[in-house]
Amino acid sequence: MIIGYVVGSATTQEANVLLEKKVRSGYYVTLEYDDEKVLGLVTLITTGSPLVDDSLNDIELIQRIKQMGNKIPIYMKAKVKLLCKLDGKLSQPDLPPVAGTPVRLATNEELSTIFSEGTIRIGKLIGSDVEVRIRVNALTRHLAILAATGSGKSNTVAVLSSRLSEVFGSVLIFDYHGEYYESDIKNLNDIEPKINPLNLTPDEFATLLEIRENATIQYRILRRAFKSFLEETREKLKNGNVNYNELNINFRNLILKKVDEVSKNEKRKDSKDEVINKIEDFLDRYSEIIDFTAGDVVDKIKIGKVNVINLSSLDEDAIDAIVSHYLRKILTSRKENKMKRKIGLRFPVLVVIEEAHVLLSKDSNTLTKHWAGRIAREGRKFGVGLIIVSQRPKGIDENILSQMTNKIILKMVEPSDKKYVLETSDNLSEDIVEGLSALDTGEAVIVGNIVRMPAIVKIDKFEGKLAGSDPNLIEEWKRAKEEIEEHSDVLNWGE
Ligand SMILES: Nc1ncnc2c1ncn2[C@@H]1O[C@H](COP(=O)(O)OP(=O)(O)OP(=O)(O)O)[C@@H](O)[C@H]1O
Repeated sequence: MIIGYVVGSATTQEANVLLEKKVRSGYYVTLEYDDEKVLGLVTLITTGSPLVDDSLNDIELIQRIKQMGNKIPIYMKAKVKLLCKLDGKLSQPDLPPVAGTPVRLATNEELSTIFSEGTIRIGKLIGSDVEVRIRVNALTRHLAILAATGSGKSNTVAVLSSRLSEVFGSVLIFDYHGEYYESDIKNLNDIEPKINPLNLTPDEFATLLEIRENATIQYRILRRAFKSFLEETREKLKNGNVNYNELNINFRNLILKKVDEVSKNEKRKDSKDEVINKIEDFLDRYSEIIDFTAGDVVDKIKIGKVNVINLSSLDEDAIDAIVSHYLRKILTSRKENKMKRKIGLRFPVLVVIEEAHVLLSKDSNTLTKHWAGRIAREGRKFGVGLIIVSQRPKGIDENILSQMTNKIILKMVEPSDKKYVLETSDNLSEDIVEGLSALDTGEAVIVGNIVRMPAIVKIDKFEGKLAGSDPNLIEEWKRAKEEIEEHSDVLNWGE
């Protein structure tokens, strides 16, 4: 169906089309010229009038035209980004279309050959029934899921991770807000956030305690105490002089005794006291995550599962320590397996890091940022892919964001976020980024190697409960009212 004709000047990248049919940005069109078929993407729709243009300043003129019952002539134009020739190789157009070239909506067959060739379905092209399937192998070049709050990031994570698990993929979600834990995600494997101190580095332990490297004396005391504790404990375990449950019970006293020993000659008594306070405070708050009986964190990750660690009860520092610990162990273990097939983590893993603007912040040196940076650079060779999720892309470290070859960008309005995303992507163009504000909930631009061409997609709705979904207030009030009335003799709710 012809929707319009090319007008004015055009390039091999872009053309302007005078429309005779209504279309919306995000639709795909086909232009046939010079014996070629070229696929285009509508990126912007504008309207205007040859009679009533911007130069008109006399409101009475319009009123008189309207009173005479004459329709004001208007036109609608589309800016079309020329994507590729429909020649199988998807090569760039050699020549621009000339004025008068007819433009029609791309057919489902034309679109399916480009967008439906991947491994797992993620949704459908906007305004069409053409399903979009992404190429899973390209996820080792990492993925960023970016959007303003409430635009559909969690829904996308849930759909993507469920479907990856159905092709035996292994996904590990660091569930910052407890949205995926105990959700209806298929093949769910809930993992308790437990850490075995025997597997921790001194840096990770210091981070757990919120002792920063720039607190040099505290940091030195803690490192020495923790290293001495590890050496002594390993010796005792080897000789059978202690067991793991005793360590769980006595850890506080053992580590405080070590702090005492290593800080005997410290002049700064206040530093030692600060270290003791931090250990006491941490163990008061989080003793449940310390567990000497817990095995290696990597052993908890299952193949063909959506592995979810619920971090919602922890604060940022504890989350940073746990996430970085997992990232370090996963990368190291995959390297071991690459070197000697029989040991280490025997399958690739895709790791979802939510709140990436916090854990991978450009303004702070979290341990997670260090290890995520390592995986962003080295992970591809070892089958470790990052999927970072954020509603504040401008807060993400640019070295990491620029390594996210693939992007799923849902509605984004904030100009500085859009600018930052454009600057850190070499496969996004200004006109596509400009169109992000016009996306509805669940609609996304997908770019990178996971698709053959930029895809404007309505992501499938996750069928099932997610803890983070917007609550249905009316339903919840109705249910609560019924419960109160039912139990009014027993419960005095709502008084
Ligand atoms: N593809 C979709 N189709 C239909 N509804 C959707 C889609 N994606 C999200 N929604 C709905 O929009 C609401 C917000 O979705 P979601 O929680 O995924 O957004 P979010 O970006 O993760 O929000 P937040 O930043 O608050 O975590 C939910 O009610 C969800 O059901």
